[in-house]
Amino acid sequence: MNATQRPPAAHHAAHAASAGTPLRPPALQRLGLQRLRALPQPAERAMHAQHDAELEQMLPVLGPLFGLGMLLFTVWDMLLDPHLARYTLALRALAVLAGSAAYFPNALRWSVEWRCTHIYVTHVCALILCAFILPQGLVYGLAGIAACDFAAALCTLRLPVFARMLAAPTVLYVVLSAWRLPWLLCVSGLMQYAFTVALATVMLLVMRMFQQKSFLLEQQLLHLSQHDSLTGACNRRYLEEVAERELALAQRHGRKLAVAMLDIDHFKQVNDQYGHETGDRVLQALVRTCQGELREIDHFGRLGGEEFVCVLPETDRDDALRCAERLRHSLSMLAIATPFGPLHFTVSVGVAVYGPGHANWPALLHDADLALYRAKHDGRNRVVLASLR
Ligand SMILES: Nc1nc2c(ncn2[C@@H]2O[C@H](COP(=O)(O)OP(=O)(O)OP(=O)(O)O)[C@@H](O)[C@H]2O)c(=O)[nH]1
Repeated sequence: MNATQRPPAAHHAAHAASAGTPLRPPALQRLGLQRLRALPQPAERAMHAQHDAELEQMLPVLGPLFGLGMLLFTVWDMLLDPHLARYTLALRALAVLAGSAAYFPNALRWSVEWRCTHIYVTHVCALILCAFILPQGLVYGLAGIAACDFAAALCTLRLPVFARMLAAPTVLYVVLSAWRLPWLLCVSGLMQYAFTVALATVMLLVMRMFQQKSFLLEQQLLHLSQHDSLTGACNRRYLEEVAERELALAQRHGRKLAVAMLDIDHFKQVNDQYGHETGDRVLQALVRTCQGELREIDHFGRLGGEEFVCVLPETDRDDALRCAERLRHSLSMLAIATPFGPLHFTVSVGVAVYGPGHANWPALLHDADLALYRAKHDGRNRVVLASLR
């Protein structure tokens, strides 16, 4: 199966959902929360990559803001104990200094999730230590400490990463509370803390559900905008986009590139004799067959009507001719079932190989088109190579 034939991640997910795979727990289904389960692996990876890229962009702003908020807490420290406030300010400044390396991507070569973890752990641990230093700080500061859980939930869609971020601050808070507070205050503080963690976890799961929904929708829209609705092949606009990319690679790195342009012979007669619906099925069968014959790295698209194009990267003249001949032969062997018996059809193919004379994609396509015209002119059902530029 090649790249164009493979359904997009969204389709995998939609298929898995419609097939009622065992991935969907009935309890979640009853609650309407079936999207809490993971998407298929490739879609899940792509969704997290998208989330990480957005976070990467926001971190240089959100990181320093978090640090600034940390320092501003000193005002509260001064209200509690002006004498101790100078020590807590020093501690907060130290934490901001230690965490600030992770605010910006170039300073550390860590992934964005590890940078978030680093910022969160340094800052929140300092917050807890300050609360411990101040009289009754662990009681008065509980709301601020617990609210940080929500900041952690905003940083990731992955539960293990969320747990990793919270682990060290939670252990520190539990140990210091047990040490400093009377047992009743300690237990009530821990219960409030646990409640906030639970709320932040629910928030993360709900955000993840929305993210999955919008990601799947985005993938479906992308697929619709790039593919022909009748045959599923790449549409003209998307094909031009990938062809320009392949041509740029060929020009820059001296790679080989070939193009094969296919046109069904006497397709008008097929429509006239068998009807448009059969004509459509011929087009669909052609696309299925070509996609099955081509490699993963090839691109196959519909230019319009009954005209198709294969973009063949890393392919020289001989390989391109062999590939075009194989397609022509496979298509001529197809039999489309109709009420009047099996329908056979043939194609003519024009092949052009990239050379220094091809300044852009239209120039290369134009040569393939000329070769196709010669194939038609010479009697159809054949492959013709364009003269080299
Ligand atoms: N069924 C169907 N027919 C289409 C579609 N798009 C274009 N066509 C038909 O394709 C036919 C193209 O006919 P022509 O351009 O005359 O070419 P041809 O009959 O294949 O003749 P040669 O290319 O010279 O061999 C027309 O009858 C169009 O109506 C489509 O999406 N579905």
